[in-house]
Amino acid sequence: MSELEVGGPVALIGAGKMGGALMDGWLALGLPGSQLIVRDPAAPPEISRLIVEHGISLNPEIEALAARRPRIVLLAVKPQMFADVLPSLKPLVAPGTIFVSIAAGISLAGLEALLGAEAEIVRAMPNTPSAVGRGVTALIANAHVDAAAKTHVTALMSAVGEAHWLASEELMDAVTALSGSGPAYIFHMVEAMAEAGAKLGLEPDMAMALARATVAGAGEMLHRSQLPAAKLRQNVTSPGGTTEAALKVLMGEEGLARLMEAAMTAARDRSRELGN
Ligand SMILES: NC(=O)C1=CN([C@@H]2O[C@H](COP(=O)(O)OP(=O)(O)OC[C@H]3O[C@@H](n4cnc5c(N)ncnc54)[C@H](O)[C@@H]3O)[C@@H](O)[C@H]2O)C=CC1
Ligand SMILES: O=C(O)[C@@H]1CCC=N1
Repeated sequence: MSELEVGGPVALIGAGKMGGALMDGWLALGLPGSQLIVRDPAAPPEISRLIVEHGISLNPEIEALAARRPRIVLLAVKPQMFADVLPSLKPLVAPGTIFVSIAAGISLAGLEALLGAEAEIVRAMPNTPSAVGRGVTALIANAHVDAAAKTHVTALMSAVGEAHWLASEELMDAVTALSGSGPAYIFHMVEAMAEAGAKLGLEPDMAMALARATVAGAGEMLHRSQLPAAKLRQNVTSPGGTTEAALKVLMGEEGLARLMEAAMTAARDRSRELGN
């Protein structure tokens, strides 16, 4: 990825778990450290190491940052901090600077209220697999974001995975519940499978190794194959065999689909609350 494709420097405000995952992904894909500027008073150690390694400008004064004319300012602090942090970033508001917020819940109108109605703003919902170039991000823009700006934001986010523009902002809460939080559901499934394996008599370390490799392998098949998930599932399920016995439990009335709907509804509702 070169400066040209993104249109100018990228400023990252908050380099924690998600901001750091994005930064990691961009650097791995060739964004030069000279094109990144980070503001974070307490970045985690592994991110601080990357900042030093790549000679990334850290915590410049706001005036110095404004003078660099960042093309994209990516807002990656906790949603609860937006009201404190965003007003201090107002000096960065300028034609041609796009603010990209990845905060769960905070609406375009809420962001405009904090940055000014003239600000060019995109709401994005990425996920942490962006760190390994396998993220997925949903996007929605306010009225000031033109086609060239959308192209640059798409380039930045699709550098670390897939990027999809949404038809309506309302969908962002559902996206947050599905793909934003989703990696955690899968990691928890690994924990649950390993725990169950240990209860069935496997050494805990062996159970975890098998669970991790199984989920990673299944994920890779989903990535590489054009087949629907249902077909991949059917290919494992021998009639009258072991998988069928397990799926009778998982796909029963009180099974995973119902549990997932309840879990994702809770995430969707929390996303709505965070915006209030
Ligand atoms: N963790 C995830 O999987 C995802 C998180 N998000 C969103 O990303 C945002 C950040 O979440 P996480 O990375 O999980 O949180 P985090 O707590 O890991 O990162 C937040 C970072 O902001 C920094 N920070 C605090 N005050 C600051 C300030 N005044 N200026 C600049 N930086 C400051 C903190 O030091 C920390 O490194 C949230 O808005 C969340 O909704 C979105 C998608 C996925
Ligand atoms: O848990 C959260 O609120 C953030 C948003 C999506 C994933 N992590």
